[in-house]
Amino acid sequence: MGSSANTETNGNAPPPSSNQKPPATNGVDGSHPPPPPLTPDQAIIESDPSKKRKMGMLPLEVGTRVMCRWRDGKHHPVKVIERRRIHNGGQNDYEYYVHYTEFNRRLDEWTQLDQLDLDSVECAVDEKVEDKVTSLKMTRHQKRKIDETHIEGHEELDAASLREHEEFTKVKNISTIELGKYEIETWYFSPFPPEYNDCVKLFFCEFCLNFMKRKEQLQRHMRKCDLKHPPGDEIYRSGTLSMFEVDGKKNKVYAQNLCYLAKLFLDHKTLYYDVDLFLFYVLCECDDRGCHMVGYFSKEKHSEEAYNLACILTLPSYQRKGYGKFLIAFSYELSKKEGKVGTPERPLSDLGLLSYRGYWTRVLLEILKKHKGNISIKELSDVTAIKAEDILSTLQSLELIQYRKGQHVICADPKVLDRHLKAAGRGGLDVDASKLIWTPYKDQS
Ligand SMILES: CC(=O)SCCNC(=O)CCNC(=O)[C@H](O)C(C)(C)COP(=O)(O)OP(=O)(O)OC[C@H]1O[C@@H](n2cnc3c(N)ncnc32)[C@H](O)[C@@H]1OP(=O)(O)O
Repeated sequence: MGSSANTETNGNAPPPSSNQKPPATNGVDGSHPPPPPLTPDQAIIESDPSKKRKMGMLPLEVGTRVMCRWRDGKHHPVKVIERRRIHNGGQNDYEYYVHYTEFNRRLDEWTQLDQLDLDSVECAVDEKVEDKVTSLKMTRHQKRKIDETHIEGHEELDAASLREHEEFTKVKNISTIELGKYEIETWYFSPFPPEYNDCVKLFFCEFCLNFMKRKEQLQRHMRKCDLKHPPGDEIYRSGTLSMFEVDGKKNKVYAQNLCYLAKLFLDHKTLYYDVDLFLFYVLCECDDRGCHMVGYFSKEKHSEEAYNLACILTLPSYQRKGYGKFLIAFSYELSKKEGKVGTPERPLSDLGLLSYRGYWTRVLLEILKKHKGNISIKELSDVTAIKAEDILSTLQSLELIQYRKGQHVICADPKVLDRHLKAAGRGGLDVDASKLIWTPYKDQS
């Protein structure tokens, strides 16, 4: 991604480029100056009507749907989300920020013209904001009354504000971060303070999560930063894994930094600055250099809706190693200690849903496999702290609930259970509940 290119935000035709030729003037004798010789490219355009037609489409409008060559070498349908002039390029030399309509938004990216198949251009119409409002209403029905993240109140936004919000978040601002020993490509927009608007890469202190624009700043900071683990109580330790509980009220800056960082990998979340109402459970791999963050989840101090987890993230460098299921299992261990059932806050992301479905399936089917005799959803919920609705939806999706003699019964044929368990993937890292030293949050104010 070239940082020198300018991003157009209004979708209007671009201003003339600086290297555009001045308008032709007549010679002093009134005669027209001889036309400049054709460049090879122009010569082809003249003789190739299809290319001429294609050049006439350029620059492509925001909203255009076209096929685009992806990293797998194949063409996939995309929608142009944004475009920007290429520095020192010609009048039609643009890069296009595209959304692959078959894929998640995290794969949105800047592409060059030669990746786009202009023969496949479909239209140049942008969606109506009203349509967006409708679709948001369908998927973002949940209201939050408080801070941290999420899509609170979008339903109440008028069309103009909604458009402004979508305009603002549609293109990823930071493309990579450095955190500890990893350089990580980001997935989504995150609302860093305006002074970071011109940054493509940010450098995070892996301990206090302060972020900087330049590597040298980070190096200077690392010489001074005396934190070696998240600023909270270590409530769990097993082997090299430790979990820290950070109170958003007591460690506001850390919690805000964590939210900025997390938003880079969480879509459909709005970040606010008041993190007081949340606890953050930060999972670390520890060695003699310190405790290195692997992932975290946040939890409301008081949830009327029985949410036991607000946001969950495993940093990309640690994903698919079982940490996600560990974090989920941990959130249920906390619920068990509280004597409550819990559920994650909605909406779940695609990866969130996969992880939860995998976790619920494994936990429930392991119990059903071992259990002799009848067991009800309520009993399953009491043992696992999983909310009854989540148990029901999981078992229904596995077609393990049948309606017999006027009531719903769980049908647990051992062979079917084994098949589902196999399909549910690996179990993830185990939480050893005996190593959890924790008391539920009590308001001290
Ligand atoms: C309430 C909410 O916060 S919803 C938002 C959830 N968070 C996000 O979407 C943020 C970005 N994503 C993430 O941080 C991670 O993908 C998480 C937290 C969802 C999962 O973390 P991970 O550490 O990768 O989870 P874990 O290794 O335990 O795998 C969980 C299961 O989810 C599924 N899964 C996770 N990632 C993928 C993937 N990229 N492709 C396919 N399946 C996947 C698999 O079934 C996997 O189990 P398996 O590896 O045994 O097959």
